[in-house]
Amino acid sequence: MRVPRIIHGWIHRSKPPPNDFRCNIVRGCAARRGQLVDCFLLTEKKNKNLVSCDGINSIIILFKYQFWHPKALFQSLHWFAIMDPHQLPHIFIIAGPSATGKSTVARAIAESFGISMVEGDDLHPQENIDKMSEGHPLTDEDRWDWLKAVASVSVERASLPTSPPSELCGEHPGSPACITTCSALKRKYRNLLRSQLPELETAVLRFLFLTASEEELLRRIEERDNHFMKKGMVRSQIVTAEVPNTSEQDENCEDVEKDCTVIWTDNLSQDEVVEQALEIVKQLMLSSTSNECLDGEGAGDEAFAEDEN
Ligand SMILES: Nc1ncnc2c1ncn2[C@@H]1O[C@H](COP(=O)(O)OP(=O)(O)OP(=O)(O)O)[C@@H](O)[C@H]1O
Ligand SMILES: O=C(O)[C@H](O)[C@@H](O)[C@H](O)[C@H](O)CO
Repeated sequence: MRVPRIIHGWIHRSKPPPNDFRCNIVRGCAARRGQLVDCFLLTEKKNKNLVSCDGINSIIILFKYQFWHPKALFQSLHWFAIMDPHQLPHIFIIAGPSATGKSTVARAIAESFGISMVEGDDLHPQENIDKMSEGHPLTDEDRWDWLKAVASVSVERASLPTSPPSELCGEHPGSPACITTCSALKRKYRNLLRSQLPELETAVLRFLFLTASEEELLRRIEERDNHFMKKGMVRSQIVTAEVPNTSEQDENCEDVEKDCTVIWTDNLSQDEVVEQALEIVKQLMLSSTSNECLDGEGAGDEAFAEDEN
């Protein structure tokens, strides 16, 4: 399934609508910048399906078109085709420094949930692999095109149908999804991935960032055979890594990355990490709409008022 992009008239409102606000809306859910959000199709006020907005914490108005406008109708039909949260594509990026267990975890998730896996290392150009094999850390410049390739292949794979077990999707057919390994060490790399996924307006993106101490990574790399990444690279991986800030206390700080979950793997066995990761992915795939409203460009309250009239 290729997901249609939603386009017209995004208006964003970060505060709850007034309690007495009533309009003609159809409630659904969608993804906006990789996060699942409640959304509403605003239609003409005259229509009989008036719904109260009481209790709604956030609102995204999809269209300023009147509902009968053929273009709007056509688009809204598309839109409703993907409104079911179980149908939104999910992209899970397993991130973190070398030897934190990304491939191990991703393989287990892909297998358990019947979703496709993208091995980020396979997308490095040969020069990057050669460079790392010779013990030289990559630079930002070396990573840029690789990150773009990771994004584009992930989107493509996330469009493929999946056959997850019924516990994951109940009677629903299950979201198309993809699990990708990609170090995404720095915040700006994660931002690049976020921004490189235009389809994320209609997909859910999550990072699962694995990390461990330098000693533990050295130990794992020493035990691992046949890998281009050798011990000498661990230091630079640790120094480069910017572990995402996911603290709830810092919720309103600019640097918080709400779409990330961090797992410190030092004191966890491989199986325990896999178990935690499976649970996180399962919860995300099962979660329905979140009432979180994202900051965005949008006209805000005034535009809302304009629609109200
Ligand atoms: N939690 C863990 N405890 C102990 N060993 C682990 C753990 N997770 C993974 N390993 C082992 O560490 C090694 C590295 O794991 P893996 O290849 O999955 O990491 P990676 O992050 O994908 O590495 P790279 O990015 O370098 O390809 C493997 O030998 C794996 O069996
Ligand atoms: O950004 C990077 O420095 C690289 O992606 C590395 O992290 C390796 O590709 C990976 O970890 C394999 O060992």
